[in-house]
Formats: sequence, structure tokens, C-alpha cells
Amino acid sequence: MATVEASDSDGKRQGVENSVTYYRLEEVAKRNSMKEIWLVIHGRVYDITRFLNEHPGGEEVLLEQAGADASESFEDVGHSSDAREMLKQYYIGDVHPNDLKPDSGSKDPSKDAPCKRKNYTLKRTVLMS
Ligand code: HEM
Repeated sequence: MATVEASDSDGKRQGVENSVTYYRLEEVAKRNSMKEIWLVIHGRVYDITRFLNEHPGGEEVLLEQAGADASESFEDVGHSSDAREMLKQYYIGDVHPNDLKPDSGSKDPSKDAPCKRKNYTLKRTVLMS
């Protein structure tokens, strides 16, 4: 696996807080099935395999973004702060610095296809704003 432990250069872990695992985008791209599904949101990598069945927006939209940068579609939906809080439990590391786009991957229209699910409602956004 092409990962780099930030605090692991001498082979020893120096404490959990300082340890970041970096993933290359090609590594993330392989995790694109129901068996294992990773997403990138704002430069962070999430293993959402066990969240698939629990996602209130359904598993289909997550599978559409599997292995890719879902920053734009995640924002397009207008997810609540609860949803953002949930992200933390699926966080596994950061995108490798060499693969980061200047804007952390949130605005590249060629890569970030907007969520393709038709007619999802934004009622939560409206209610909450
Ligand atoms: C791991 C990342 C994600 C988490 C933790 C998450 C979490 C949630 C949660 C908690 C909700 C309920 C509404 C809210 O609280 O905002 C929701 C709804 C929804 N999510 Fe996600 N979501 C994630 C990724 C995505 C992605 C990548 C898409 C792509 C389009 C998506 C599409 C939706 C849709 C369509 C709804 C339903 C909105 C509605 O009908 O009100 N989600 N999500």
C-alpha cells in the first residue's frame, strides 16, 4: 500500500496525534466497490465501507463517487453539521501532498462530477438556513 506515515520515518510510531497516513489518489481509486469504498472529501480520505447501508441519502450516491473526490457532491447536497461530524469516524488519512490540487480538490469540474442522483431534495438545507 502506498502510504506514508508522517511520524514513522524511523520505523517507530511517535504518538497517535502526530501520525498521519497519506494515500495516493491511485490507491483511493481502487477502493470503489461495495466490498471496500473510500472517498476523498476536502483532501481527506474516508473509508465509508461500513457506512454504505446507513447513509440517509442511500448507497447509490456513495457508489457513484466511490474511489474519487466527492467534495463537490458532498457540498452540493448541503449536508448538515451532524453529517460533517459523522465524517470523523470514517477518516483514515490525508491525500498525499503530491496529489493535492491547489484548492484541496473542491472545484475541479473535470474530476468532481456533481451528484448524479436525480430529484434529491434540499429540504434540510432550506429548513436549516
Ligand atoms: C461519508 C460521507 C457522507 C456522510 C457522513 C453523509 C451523511 C449524510 C447524512 C447524515 C444525511 C442526512 C441529512 C443531513 O444530516 O445532512 C445525508 C443525506 C444525503 N446525502 Fe450524504 N453523506 C455523505 C456523503 C454523501 C455523498 C458523497 C453524496 C453524493 C451525492 C451524498 C448525498 C446525500 C443525499 C442525496 C442525501 C439526502 C438529502 C435529502 O434528501 O435531504 N452524501 N448524508
